[in-house]
Amino acid sequence: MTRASGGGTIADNAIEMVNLTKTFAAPRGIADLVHRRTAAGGVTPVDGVDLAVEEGEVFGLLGPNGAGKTTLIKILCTLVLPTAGAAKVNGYDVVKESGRVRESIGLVTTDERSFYWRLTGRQNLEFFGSLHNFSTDDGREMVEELLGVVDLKDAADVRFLNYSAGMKQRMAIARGLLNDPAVLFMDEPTRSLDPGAAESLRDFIRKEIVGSRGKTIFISTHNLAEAEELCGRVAIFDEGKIKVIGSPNELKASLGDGSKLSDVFLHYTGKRFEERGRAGAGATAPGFRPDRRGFPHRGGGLGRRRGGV
Ligand SMILES: Nc1ncnc2c1ncn2[C@@H]1O[C@H](COP(=O)(O)OP(=O)(O)OP(=O)(O)O)[C@@H](O)[C@H]1O
Repeated sequence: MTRASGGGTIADNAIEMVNLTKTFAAPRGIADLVHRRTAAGGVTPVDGVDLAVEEGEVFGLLGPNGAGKTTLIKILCTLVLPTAGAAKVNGYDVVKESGRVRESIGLVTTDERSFYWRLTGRQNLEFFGSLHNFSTDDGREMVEELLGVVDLKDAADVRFLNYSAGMKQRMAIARGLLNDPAVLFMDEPTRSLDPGAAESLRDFIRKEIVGSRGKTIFISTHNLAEAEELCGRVAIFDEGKIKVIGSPNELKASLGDGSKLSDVFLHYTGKRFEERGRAGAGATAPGFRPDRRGFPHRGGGLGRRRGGV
């Protein structure tokens, strides 16, 4: 277990950050515009973060709402520029070599609106595959493989709009794996799932993505069970800062027998950890029912749904 500390140099790890900082300026009001001055206030959701993640690790960033988890992941995925400090992913600088970084990573978010709802699962993956400049044959081959990996072969020709929350999330994982990335970033991958579907997805990530594929995974989560079940090491992250890093067992043991990860959070942040409210988005969309493992599968009635939206 290591306390977060300042300083250090960037070496060759899967992910490295030194003094990484992002400040969003406060929006300027009329008076600020007239007087040509910056507005008072602003937020710093990433505040001097030093961290190294080794190849093959499943690393978790555990923090509450607004801790800055998404902003940190966006910087590492080159979607947001840092204000200060430096970060490398797969040895590439996120600012100076952003193209190389993007080629070598995958990003899984819960933003299902980024898919095309009228297209089928297969068509969606073929479209996103084409953005990676695959040849048509290579792209199709990769899509078929990934449909198998995420267990959506049976539903590949069903429109995305008819997928359950769990199926949509597995599509997001398939999309994140299209370029066979060395590092997969996952921003709260079970955020919109009910507890059963979230457990199934964690099981799937553990067996298929970590176990079989051996990817380095950087996962942000607001869920204690997720951090415990999936992550080799966890950083407790609050108000833009890493408070402590260690394996879930090390962190709990450091507070004595019977301690839980929520106790660790309280100890290092002075705050009670509030689990995110269950969205209850429904593991199962109309026309689908969960199978033995909790994965939704098509039942009767889908054919009677109106297709167009
Ligand atoms: N583009 C932006 N402009 C201004 N402020 C922003 C921007 N993006 C994020 N923030 C602010 O940064 C803070 C951290 O947000 P962020 O989304 O990174 O946190 P988070 O830990 O992912 O939280 P959540 O779990 O609620 O998504 C919040 O106060 C948010 O309002």
